[in-house]
Amino acid sequence: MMSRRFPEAAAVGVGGFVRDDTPTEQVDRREAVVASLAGTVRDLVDATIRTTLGDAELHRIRDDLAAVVDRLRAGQLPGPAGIRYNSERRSWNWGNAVMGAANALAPPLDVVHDASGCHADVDLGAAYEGPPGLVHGGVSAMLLDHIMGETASAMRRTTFTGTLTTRYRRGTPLGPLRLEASIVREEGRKVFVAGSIADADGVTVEAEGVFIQPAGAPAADG
Ligand SMILES: CCCCCCCCCCCCCC(=O)SCCNC(=O)CCNC(=O)[C@H](O)C(C)(C)COP(=O)(O)OP(=O)(O)OC[C@H]1O[C@@H](n2cnc3c(N)ncnc32)[C@H](O)[C@@H]1OP(=O)(O)O
Repeated sequence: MMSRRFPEAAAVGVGGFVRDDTPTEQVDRREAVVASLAGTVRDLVDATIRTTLGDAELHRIRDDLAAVVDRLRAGQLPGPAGIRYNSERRSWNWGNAVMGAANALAPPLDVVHDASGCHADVDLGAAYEGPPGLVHGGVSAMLLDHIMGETASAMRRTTFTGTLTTRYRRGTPLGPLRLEASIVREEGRKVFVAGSIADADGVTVEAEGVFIQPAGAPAADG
């Protein structure tokens, strides 16, 4: 997971950010550990979907895994992970559905911010299937929502998805994909964003969205 600094994190109260004074070095170290654990759980999900082992062996594996869950339950947060930040404005959201370092359900997505917006390369496996061999339409919308939201936020302001419209031009094959998003225009608190998913043969899904800075959020600092 890339290290993230999010200036508006200082505006606690907006978007539910939680101040957490864990030193950055410790956050980085812990993030590597939870990301490694989540990677193995992600492998487990894929292996579970694709297993051809017999029923008795699967029952034994289920019991082994239940014991592992019990070990993890020995120390737990009281609720979801939220978004935390420290005094150095290092922020971390390890539970995020799309790019949370500790979340094995996240593909995960490493979003790159560039001059024109954001892009990300992702490789979707069996866990993201909808139609046979193709990405689930809701997963496509989720990934687009995230990368378009990051584009609207531009690492300097909080925005929420107001409206997201997706056009599925053809099936999106599981495997390597490219996500892209860019800001089309801004009107007051509204940021209009365009996004797409493409495979090696071109765009499979395109989207447009309106992302809104909540009333009361600090103005963008440029
Ligand atoms: C490490 C961490 C880093 C952080 C990561 C950052 C990136 C994270 C990326 C995450 C990505 C994932 C992102 C997620 O998953 S965000 C989660 C999904 N989205 C939500 O839950 C949003 C829920 N809705 C709301 O909170 C409010 O309704 C919002 C904030 C959207 C507007 O409530 P507010 O009270 O502020 O609105 P207003 O009435 O004053 O209207 C203001 C203007 O907006 C126009 N309008 C209003 N509603 C809509 C609408 N639905 N579509 C289009 N336009 C709309 C309205 O006409 C008006 O325009 P105008 O008349 O002025 O022209």
